[in-house]
Amino acid sequence: MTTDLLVGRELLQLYAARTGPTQALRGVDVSVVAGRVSAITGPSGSGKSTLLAVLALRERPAGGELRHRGRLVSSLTRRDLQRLRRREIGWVAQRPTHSLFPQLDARGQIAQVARLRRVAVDVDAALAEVALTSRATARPGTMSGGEQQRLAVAAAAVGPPSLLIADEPTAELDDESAALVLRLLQARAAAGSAVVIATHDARATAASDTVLRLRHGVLSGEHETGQDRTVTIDGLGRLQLPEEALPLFPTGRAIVTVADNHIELHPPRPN
Ligand SMILES: Nc1ncnc2c1ncn2[C@@H]1O[C@H](COP(=O)(O)OP(=O)(O)OP(=O)(O)O)[C@@H](O)[C@H]1O
Repeated sequence: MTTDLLVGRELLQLYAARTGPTQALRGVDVSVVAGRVSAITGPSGSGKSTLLAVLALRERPAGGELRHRGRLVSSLTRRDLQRLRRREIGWVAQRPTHSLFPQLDARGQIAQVARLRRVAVDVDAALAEVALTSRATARPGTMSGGEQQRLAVAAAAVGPPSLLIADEPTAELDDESAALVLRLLQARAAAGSAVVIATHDARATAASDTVLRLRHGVLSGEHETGQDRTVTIDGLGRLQLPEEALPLFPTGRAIVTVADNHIELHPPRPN
């Protein structure tokens, strides 16, 4: 069974800019569901980080309505919000160091989050899950970008929190590390967390249950991964493949076989 943890209606967000206000979100309807990994994709500047910050209760939307477990977020006190963020929401910032304690080593990061969330944690297992056993005593400042990112995800996932939000969690990672992080996110969703990520990474969308597309602050589509969906064929016969299909065609070329009532697309055979 799925449950809506967060429901946003007509969400707006504005930022002041020198040229006037920027509308980062322009009426977004969204539901965040426990037990699922939801990916938000879209071009740079489309509002992904803004939407994540609103869903993580780190920014108040300028308009619209957001409910957390049915309660209006605008009615929550600062103290309620702080408590929710600390106890229930795991947050991985686009720059992972922004969600890490600079003075604590990797082991200390995990232990500190467990203290804040009032849960017991097996620190060694949490570090092993993201292949950081050998970096247990390293501080973020001495880690590579990929190590910081894995540590930030592991720390945010302690609990597990009811809501786990990660901005580009695989951006710095090679295939092996990305697979570890994506497995961890899927495992937390299977354990009941609502997981939301913003991503440009086809590896991450392929590992998600739902993909939401943002364009200029507007949600332009939602689909379940691994399911049939309708795409548009333009007047020249061109169609846009779903993002998660793109890694199948790394050369940008495809063999098309036209059958009786369908077509098949295959990557060209290597020479
Ligand atoms: N703090 C801010 N002050 C002013 N403008 C902002 C601020 N944060 C975001 N914006 C603007 O809001 C819009 C949405 O930005 P946002 O960072 O949410 O996009 P994004 O899809 O996450 O982009 P990227 O993929 O590059 O991270 C952009 O036009 C951006 O310039």
